[in-house]
Amino acid sequence: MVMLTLSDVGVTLGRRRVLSGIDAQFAPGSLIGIVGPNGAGKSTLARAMLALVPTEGRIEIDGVAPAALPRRELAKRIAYLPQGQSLHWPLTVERLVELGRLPHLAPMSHVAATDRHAIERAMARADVLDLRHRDATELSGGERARALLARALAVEAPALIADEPLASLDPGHQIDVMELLHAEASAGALVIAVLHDLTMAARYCDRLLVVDAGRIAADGPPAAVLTPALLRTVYGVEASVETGGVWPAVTILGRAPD
Ligand SMILES: Nc1ncnc2c1ncn2[C@@H]1O[C@H](COP(=O)(O)OP(=O)(O)OP(=O)(O)O)[C@@H](O)[C@H]1O
Repeated sequence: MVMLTLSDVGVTLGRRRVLSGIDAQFAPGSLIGIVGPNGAGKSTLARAMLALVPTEGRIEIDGVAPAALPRRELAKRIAYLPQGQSLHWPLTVERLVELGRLPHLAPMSHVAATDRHAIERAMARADVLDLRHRDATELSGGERARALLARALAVEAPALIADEPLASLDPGHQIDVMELLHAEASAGALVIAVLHDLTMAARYCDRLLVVDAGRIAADGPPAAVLTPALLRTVYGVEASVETGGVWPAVTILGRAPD
């Protein structure tokens, strides 16, 4: 179980103020979507929680600053699926997924039966078992995305931060991945996903954090957060939001007039 707390977090990259005044607490057992326009600071927020960018304010994972944890310990606690990762050297999908077990392995040691089990389970859940012997650099965009998700799942960490896990996926695999993330959360994990698809976000997330221009513009259940007024302000679009169904259905109608 992992509890993440951010208090007045700010990030400056180069000369650019990317995030300011971020306050949020993330509890285990929930699927949280981070949404917002391009350049809003969503990936930076994800990276801040993993101590991958210098931050101001306070971030705590179970009361400890992530930057104070040894890298391997942090990697065991929070699995990370980075945005649009490319692969630079040839290796099979199975070997790629095996890399997810690195935080658990002592130096120079080999994968044990528990690691093997985690690798098989992760490949099955991300639907890449039939790709296991393929060179990961030769996969299609969607196949590669699923292989990288399998690597993150193989960590079997109590928390997962996935940055745009639906990018490149066909509609069927998008549903599979959202159901998988939801199942992880239902089983007690803390799952945070950066998403652009508001319908998927509304359908599967317990809570949405809307980031706009480096600040939190809204934070709450999808039905409360995804209003036409917010979508106009944050995204500059006109939208209809049907709230009569099981989940709010967002239809983007067009650009809002200036
Ligand atoms: N290393 C850097 N130096 C300076 N500015 C940066 C750096 N990395 C990111 N930025 C800027 O920070 C802002 C937030 O970037 P970030 O990647 O967090 O946005 P995002 O919300 O994830 O966007 P997208 O939806 O396009 O992926 C952007 O304006 C980006 O140009």
